[in-house]
Amino acid sequence: MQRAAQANATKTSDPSLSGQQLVVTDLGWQTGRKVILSDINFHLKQGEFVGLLGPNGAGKSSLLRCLYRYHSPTTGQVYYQGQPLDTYIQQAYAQQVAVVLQESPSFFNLSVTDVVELGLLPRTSIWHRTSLNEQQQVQQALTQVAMLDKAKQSFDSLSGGEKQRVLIARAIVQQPSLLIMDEPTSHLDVKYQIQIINLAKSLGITVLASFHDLNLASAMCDRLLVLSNGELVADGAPNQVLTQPLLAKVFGVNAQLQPHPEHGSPLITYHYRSENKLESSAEQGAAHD
Ligand SMILES: Nc1ncnc2c1ncn2[C@@H]1O[C@H](COP(=O)(O)OP(=O)(O)OP(=O)(O)O)[C@@H](O)[C@H]1O
Repeated sequence: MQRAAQANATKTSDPSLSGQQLVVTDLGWQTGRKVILSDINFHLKQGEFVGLLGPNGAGKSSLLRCLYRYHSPTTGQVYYQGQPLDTYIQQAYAQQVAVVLQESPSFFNLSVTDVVELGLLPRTSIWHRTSLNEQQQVQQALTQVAMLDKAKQSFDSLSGGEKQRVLIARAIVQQPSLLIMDEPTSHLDVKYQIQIINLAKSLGITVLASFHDLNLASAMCDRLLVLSNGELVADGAPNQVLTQPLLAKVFGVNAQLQPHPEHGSPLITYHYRSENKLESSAEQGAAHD
């Protein structure tokens, strides 16, 4: 990995890390005295599409922030392409990793095109004049997210879902090898939820995305990670992870699961009037463990 070499740091020699794009070992993060994440261990292989699940406050955004270097882990280490994250030069890491966040920043009247062009920055500089080829890349990305017709509109005037799609176009233009998305579908209607996730999958790069919609994650992800109270409690294929006991214990819901008729991963049907059955369902699950 040439750009990583530019970071002027020694790669780890641990053989268990070789071949993994991202490796997280014993990661913990705390703010003040409050421990938010502890003992997190997992890895991402090249090209995997991995969903990060967990109830509100479980620590999903905090973990993603550690991975895109907004937070420094308090304990443990993150390796990207075998090299500790904290040894990367910021720009070298930005060339590799694109981030799409749940809350859209204000771009102070920049047009949609201007915002997508910001995706070129990690590979160029602010003084750089956009070439014809780059303009075509921007147009292509806007076409992929069905936003070309709003290319000249001010970004701040877009709807929440439109903004999200433009930010994904910016990430496409960045040409990352890892895409981190924090609730990328939270503002999207159901058609665009499916389209945007399919689009992210079609890029062929590694994606780690947090979700609240468990059925969407089940349908679209190769692997799921589940956080609960800042700890990783499950890591595996959707049909290994999404079980009645886990849904009861981690998410506090009573649900039935069956293979989805189209893709075969679990289809979850929630029980809306059965809070009183929750405990017995969790107990049942424990009995099956
Ligand atoms: N900078 C901070 N200072 C204090 N507490 C924080 C900070 N950042 C996160 N937390 C706390 O850490 C916990 C996890 O927050 P985080 O946003 O990571 O959860 P989440 O799983 O992404 O939640 P949600 O699904 O609601 O977005 C929460 O209790 C939150 O209040």
